[in-house]
Amino acid sequence: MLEELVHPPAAPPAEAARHPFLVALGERVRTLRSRRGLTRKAVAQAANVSERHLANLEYGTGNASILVLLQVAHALHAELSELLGDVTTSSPEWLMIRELLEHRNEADLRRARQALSELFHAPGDADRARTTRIALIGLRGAGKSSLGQRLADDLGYAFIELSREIEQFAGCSIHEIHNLYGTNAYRRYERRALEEAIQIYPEVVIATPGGLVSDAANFNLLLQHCYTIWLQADPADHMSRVAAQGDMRPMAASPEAMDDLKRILAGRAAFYAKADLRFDTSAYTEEQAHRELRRQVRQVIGLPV
Ligand SMILES: Nc1ncnc2c1ncn2[C@@H]1O[C@H](COP(=O)(O)OP(=O)(O)O)[C@@H](O)[C@H]1O
Ligand SMILES: O=C(O)C1=C[C@@H](OP(=O)(O)O)[C@@H](O)[C@H](O)C1
Ligand SMILES: [Mg+2]
Repeated sequence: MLEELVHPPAAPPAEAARHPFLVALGERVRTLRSRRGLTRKAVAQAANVSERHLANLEYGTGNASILVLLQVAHALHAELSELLGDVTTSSPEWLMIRELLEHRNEADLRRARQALSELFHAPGDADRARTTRIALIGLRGAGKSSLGQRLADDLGYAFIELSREIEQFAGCSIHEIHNLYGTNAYRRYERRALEEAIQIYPEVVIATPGGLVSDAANFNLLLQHCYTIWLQADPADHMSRVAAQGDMRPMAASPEAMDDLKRILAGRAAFYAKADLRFDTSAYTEEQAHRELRRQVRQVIGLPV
């Protein structure tokens, strides 16, 4: 058994035939197998694959199916993510942190995230301005731009439309950033614009782009430095408000538009829900929404209402 662990039987094939990802995957399988002290034969049996198949996988020559990988992962008592090289499985510390967090409920995970956030991001600094830096999040038509501007005017704070700042950095429209440079570049511009707004303004209302929550790093940054408010609305209100602005692009161009809108909302709701405050604009007229939002925000900041 030891002999087999130390001297693998099959010779590696020519480099040219091997894809770097498959080579790295094979190395992770071999490393895991050694760590567990298992022979190739034992793993092959437990995974219900031939030893040859497993050897090919370990040397990066075989392109195993996802279900075979799943079987091999189970045979190694590992997660599929560990085989695939997920960064959170890449070191002992990562693996132990994962173990500590595994099977926790959302409330405990939230506490863990906040504790880590404080640990790594100069807590005093992040907290001091946090309630006077107000960020509005939510889907298009929620009222981020309109209610945000009115709130900023009332408080005497700066108002930042983050999408406009992103466009300034990039020197072109949001649409062009996506088309010309791609989503990763867009996220980098978004991060830069957010970092700068946070750095410059201790007192500000920020209307954020509706999709910001889909980037975990940018959303973390927002939650750390801003008092976040999820402006909610019924799907029908989102739709009619956007349509009334004459901008049908993202949601209303097809008959399935309402389904799409509901799907986007459902996909993002769990993230929007991390906001410090939820505010349902559909319960009010725009004027009432402004007054009620103003009242609640003033209460949080400690200003007279
Ligand atoms: N109760 C309400 N709360 C907020 N906005 C409302 C309300 N009723 C109507 N509106 C209108 O809905 C639109 C919201 O759009 P906007 O502020 O641009 O949203 P977002 O910036 O979140 O995409 C505005 O034109 C606003 O006048
Ligand atoms: O919800 C979205 O995916 C988007 C919302 C838009 O921002 P607003 O929500 O500020 O309109 C804009 O960033 C882009 O079209 C994508
Ligand atoms: Mg807007």
